[in-house]
Amino acid sequence: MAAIGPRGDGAGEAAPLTLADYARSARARLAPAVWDFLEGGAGEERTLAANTEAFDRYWLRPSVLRGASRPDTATEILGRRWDAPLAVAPVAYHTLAHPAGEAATVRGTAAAAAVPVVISTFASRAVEDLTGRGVPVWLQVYCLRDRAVTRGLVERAERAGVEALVLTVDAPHLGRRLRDVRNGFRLPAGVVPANLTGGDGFADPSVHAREEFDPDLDWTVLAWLRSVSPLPIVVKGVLTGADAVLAIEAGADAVVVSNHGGRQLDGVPATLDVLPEIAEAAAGRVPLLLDGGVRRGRDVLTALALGARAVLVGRPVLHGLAAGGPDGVTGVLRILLDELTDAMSLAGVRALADITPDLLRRSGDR
Ligand SMILES: Cc1cc2nc3c(=O)[nH]c(=O)nc-3n(C[C@H](O)[C@H](O)[C@H](O)COP(=O)(O)O)c2cc1C
Ligand SMILES: CCCCCCC(=O)C(=O)O
Repeated sequence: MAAIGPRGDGAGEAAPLTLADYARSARARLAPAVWDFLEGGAGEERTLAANTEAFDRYWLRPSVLRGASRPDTATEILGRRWDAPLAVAPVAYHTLAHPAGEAATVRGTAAAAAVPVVISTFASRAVEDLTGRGVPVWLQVYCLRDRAVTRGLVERAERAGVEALVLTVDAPHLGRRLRDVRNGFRLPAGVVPANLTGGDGFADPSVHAREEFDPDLDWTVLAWLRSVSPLPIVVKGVLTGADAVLAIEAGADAVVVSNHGGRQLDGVPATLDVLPEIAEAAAGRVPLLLDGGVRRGRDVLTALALGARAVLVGRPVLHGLAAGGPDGVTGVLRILLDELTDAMSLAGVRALADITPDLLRRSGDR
């Protein structure tokens, strides 16, 4: 097994100006096997690469003389005002990146903007220590074979003040992450799911998921979750218009267009590339969120122009956390916000409602 522990202190680095700077800084600090777990995708990582490449196929078509010097990035989703169309995607085990884990992520997010933090079923800090700290906290739900454990987690989260449930539907088991197989990746001692009771054998996430995840879910799981909790249900992991319709018919309050950051089925398309099909099928009935490959403020603008109401950001938040703890998370989110505001202003967009497909030109299109 590869050694896991801090590598270097990153001293002497220039202040990060982009999310890529944060990624470099995080890589210098993390043990290679931890970096690979956080960064890697499934199979040949074609989908992982496609997620970022898809954004580069779009060009922006600015409108001039629009008086857009102070763009308004605020939005409202599921009855809550968000300072910006951004949220922190659920990522397991933030203590891999920083000892304070999700507590640091929540603190760092709150210092940047009032936007939701979605904590994973496999969060490594207690949910009670994460809520009531200036940002909405949502809980990502993996429906386990033992429904009593899932129910206990949801009820605990609700009592703690979690505001929505994000049901992940693309993971009957974990995808084949070859970097982790080659590294013999195991979670370091002490990195455990803080909100799940009982059991051990957490160390190999892939084996653990095979044992614990319910691999035979169907759309009735939404009715079950609804019977357990009154919280809004967001379905995460939809990649076709047909599945978006099924999610809405099954009672989803919102849908996340996601391929799990390229970590599940390698060879599925980039999320940005399937967004128009899903937006057409959903026809405005529920808000659509998107994640996968968002690395610049203008990527947010692109996703919104193709039908998303907001985006979630996964790995970059962990890069910020590894690079600088809560301050690093604040830094990552502020860069994204600053870049978004800058892009809106330069493109002549005063508010998110002004963003339409006309804002974009796809490479190769006339
Ligand atoms: C290290 C890691 C752990 C993740 N853990 C979870 C998880 O516990 N639950 C989940 O639904 N998605 C999980 N995801 C997927 C993210 O929620 C999200 O879909 C993806 O990271 C978005 O892509 P991005 O990293 O390019 O922003 C994880 C992603 C990474 C990189
Ligand atoms: C049984 C632990 C599983 C953690 C899985 C986290 C995840 O979704 C990922 O993509 O990794």
